[in-house]
Amino acid sequence: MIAPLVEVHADAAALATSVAGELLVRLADAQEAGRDPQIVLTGGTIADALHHELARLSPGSEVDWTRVVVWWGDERFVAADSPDRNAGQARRAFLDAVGATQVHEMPSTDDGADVEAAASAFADVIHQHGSDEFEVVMLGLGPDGHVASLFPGFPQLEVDDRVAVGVTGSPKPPPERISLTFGALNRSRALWVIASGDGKAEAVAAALDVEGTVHDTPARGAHGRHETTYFLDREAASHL
Ligand SMILES: O=C(O)[C@H](O)[C@@H](O)[C@H](O)[C@H](O)COP(=O)(O)O
Repeated sequence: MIAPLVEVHADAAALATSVAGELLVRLADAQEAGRDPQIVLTGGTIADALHHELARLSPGSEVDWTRVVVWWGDERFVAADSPDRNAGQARRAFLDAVGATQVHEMPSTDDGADVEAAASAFADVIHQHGSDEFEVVMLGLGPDGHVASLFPGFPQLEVDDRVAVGVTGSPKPPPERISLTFGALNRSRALWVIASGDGKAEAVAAALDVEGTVHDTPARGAHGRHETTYFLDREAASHL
């Protein structure tokens, strides 16, 4: 496994701007090289800031968003129009503005299945439309070290025979979620963990420590094939 890189920015705003700029460069390069890149988005606070920066910076980039395939690493299993949905957040922040057309939302409770059946239906969608490799997977980091909806001590950390799983009893509300597994997330050229604020400092240090387990700090299980980068602000990096 390749050792993670660490990039530290002054504050959350600088972090969001920088990651957005880097993503646009990667997408433009991939398209230039003839690939239709597939990306994985995340939810949460820093992701929202990043998404707004993507909306602001995209018009000045070479990226053709109709040739970008969009997925999520996890989703809150609630009604499709709930403000809690990661997909709704990203659509409002940038996907509609940049004109992304290949957007694969995870199922919602409107689809009528329970969370496990919904995860399994979504796994079929990935098998149909997913490429062998995601260009960039982006993950927020919880103060407990979770990424996507893979929480410390939860059985989903061990699942290696499915690309998507249902989660119940999530310590971060809402309680029901769908998450990609490490097997799916790690099928990425580049995997980026993005964290801001001193509330994440301990989790960042535990994720990058030489000692530790995935059960204590799930982020330790997330790595890209060619690159794993932790994009941090100074506060999130303060325990390194
Ligand atoms: O659906 C979610 O809640 C997430 O995708 C989750 O994994 C998130 O990215 C982290 O919890 C960080 O979120 P914050 O930036 O809000 O702390």
